[in-house]
Amino acid sequence: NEVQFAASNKLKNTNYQNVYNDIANVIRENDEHDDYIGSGPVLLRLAWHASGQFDSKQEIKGGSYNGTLRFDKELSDPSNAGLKYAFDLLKPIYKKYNHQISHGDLFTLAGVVAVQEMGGPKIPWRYGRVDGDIETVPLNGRLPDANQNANYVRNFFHRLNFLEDKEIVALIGAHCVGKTHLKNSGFEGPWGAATNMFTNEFFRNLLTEKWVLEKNEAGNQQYNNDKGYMMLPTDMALVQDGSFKKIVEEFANDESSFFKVFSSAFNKLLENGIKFEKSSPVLYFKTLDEQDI
Ligand code: HEM
Ligand SMILES: N=C(N)c1ccncc1
Repeated sequence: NEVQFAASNKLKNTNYQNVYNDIANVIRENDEHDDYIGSGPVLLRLAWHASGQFDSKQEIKGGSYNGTLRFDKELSDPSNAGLKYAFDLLKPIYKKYNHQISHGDLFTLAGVVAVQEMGGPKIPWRYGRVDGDIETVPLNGRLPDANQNANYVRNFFHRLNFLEDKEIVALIGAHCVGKTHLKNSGFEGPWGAATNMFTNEFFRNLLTEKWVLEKNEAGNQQYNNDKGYMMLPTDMALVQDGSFKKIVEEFANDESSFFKVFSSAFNKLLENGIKFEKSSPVLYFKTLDEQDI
């Protein structure tokens, strides 16, 4: 009867634009977060981490369906350091809709809002995820390690059923927004250059900046340049591997190509492992600007 409960309590399609707008307003109201980078990047990371622990080979498969990132058991995974702030931003919205939206739908919708409100591509989205209980929480440690090379990155995303290099490169292009924080991940920077605009700049920087591998205060190796930008080892892997590098060059020269691949890959990430009802509509949302709000 859980499915009936979900079906009977689903918002009508039109109301999801209201939820979108509520999340977008939370981003606008919290623009001072992280030295005025704002809350878009951390909400985007929340949606990615709520979905990226998927592993179809495990008994507890993970993915966004059960909304398990709401449990401390998962939120306390060291990979999720810093995401409690993002979850706390969404709690009042969850309360407002009074169980008419699941945590899985809320977390993934927040990622769609973050990308679109930061000027990124439209992301198609479907509702219908149903909150699972604590037994559905996947084991910690399924999110990727930033200290690794191109083969690691490729194998990691193969686990998430991203078999094309284009999808993998596009998804990591989300590092065009936000920054790393030593206390969260043991990586620091960029300093000052972090953005909240979703563009192909990450790919242009990878190709044009001069990167120097240095040990940071946490003892981790990261790439720094003379403008205070930084790249993770897994970011740099995208120009160390021949096939990845060709795609970085394509996306650096053609932002619309990056946007097209990112849109479908991000949708796939948010829906990994979920069988939506045939009837469940694919929704597209207007930005606040498009609604003159
Ligand atoms: C090889 C795969 C990836 C690795 C190893 C990785 C690693 C990291 C690390 C270490 C941080 C810094 C966290 C902190 O210190 O606060 C970070 C931030 C971020 N990641 Fe990734 N990431 C990966 C893929 C992705 C993907 C697929 C997305 C989204 C589609 C994403 C979105 C973000 C965003 C938006 C931030 C900035 C968060 C903020 O500013 O608070 N990342 N990532
Ligand atoms: N390479 C970066 N500047 C980066 C930005 C955001 N998150 C991770 C890395």
